[in-house]
Amino acid sequence: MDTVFDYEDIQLIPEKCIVNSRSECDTSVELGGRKFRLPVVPANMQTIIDEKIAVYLAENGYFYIMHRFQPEKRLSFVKEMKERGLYASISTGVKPEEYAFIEELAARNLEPEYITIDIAHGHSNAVIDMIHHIKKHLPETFVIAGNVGTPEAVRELEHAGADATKVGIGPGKVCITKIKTGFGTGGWQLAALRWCAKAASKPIIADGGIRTHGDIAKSVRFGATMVMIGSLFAGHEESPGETIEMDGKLYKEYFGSASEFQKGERKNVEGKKMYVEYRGPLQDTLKEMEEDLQSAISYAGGNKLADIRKVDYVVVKSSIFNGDRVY
Ligand SMILES: NC(=O)C1=CN([C@@H]2O[C@H](COP(=O)(O)OP(=O)(O)OC[C@H]3O[C@@H](n4cnc5c(N)ncnc54)[C@H](OP(=O)(O)O)[C@@H]3O)[C@@H](O)[C@H]2O)C=CC1
Ligand SMILES: Nc1nc2c(ncn2[C@@H]2O[C@H](COP(=O)(O)O)[C@@H](O)[C@H]2O)c(=O)[nH]1
Repeated sequence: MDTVFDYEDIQLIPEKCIVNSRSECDTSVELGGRKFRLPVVPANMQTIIDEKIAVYLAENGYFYIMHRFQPEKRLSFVKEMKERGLYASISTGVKPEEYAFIEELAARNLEPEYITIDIAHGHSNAVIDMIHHIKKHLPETFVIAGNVGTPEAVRELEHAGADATKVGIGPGKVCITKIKTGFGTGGWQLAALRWCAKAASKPIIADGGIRTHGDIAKSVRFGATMVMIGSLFAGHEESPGETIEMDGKLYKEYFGSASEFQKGERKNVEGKKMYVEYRGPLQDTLKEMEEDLQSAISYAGGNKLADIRKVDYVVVKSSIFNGDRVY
């Protein structure tokens, strides 16, 4: 294992600018045969995305992954997206009933364009078997498998047929896996991403630990095709989490998918709940992310996302904020 570092330990080094305006920089990315406006996907969590947000994102050229925590709604969700002429992107687990669900989708000729296998410890035969099952019954579906944190896991899931792998065990804002188990990529997610990306032959989605828009550019630099984000998307007007008022300020609820609030019981809890500051409409954040990423591309001396991959970097060991708050 090389030197480890995380997002705040790194600064990317600027190259000579080749554009006259940041608006010339193209932030779009291709995944699974579709082009998306940003290399960013809101986390497939119940306080982050719902059907309405999924429709908004699909209609406006963004990637989305619907969560799997209301399993009874998934079939009609796929049907409705298809009726609207939109792509369908859903999540599944690995329990026996999920096998039947995949077969039902196939029997009804409702093949989602994207399925994400969403479990905590994705380097497992349970995920490999599910990849095989989806590929057998829904051969055209683009399969994202995770989560993992090692090159061995990336290679094994790719070999099993995954079209992309999701990297990140424990870096999430509402994650307590690192504390409760001692395992994961929490605290060195960016280095883990680099380690995994070197082994990957297919796209990688970096998942968890993004705290600033600059972290998106850093993820791209270290090999991510797409970046999954929870906490930065939790505070919007449209976010499904409950809105509360405290001392005259608005906050939105954000809880982990392995928290007792999601599970309804305190068993194998690896997530917590928090409240994030209310931050207005989702579209404003998406616009700001696009502008910030356009700016990042210009600092990379390029005019497209892939140009960020070429820049050099330095390890600054947590000093970039100089004690300042981020926002
Ligand atoms: N990215 C991350 O760092 C993490 C994300 N999560 C999120 O929480 C949600 C719930 O995850 P998860 O508990 O996996 O989903 P499920 O509760 O659906 O569990 C999936 C299956 O995997 C088994 N399982 C879960 N964890 C392990 C493990 N460590 N070793 C062996 N088997 C295991 C479960 O059995 P059993 O429960 O009986 O063990 C179950 O059969 C997901 O959305 C996931 O993304 C959770 C933790 C970490
Ligand atoms: N260990 C846990 N990780 C979780 C849980 N619920 C979600 N997640 C992961 O976090 C990211 C989002 O991270 P953020 O830093 O952007 O907020 C999400 O995509 C999952 O991979 C959980 O209960 N425990």
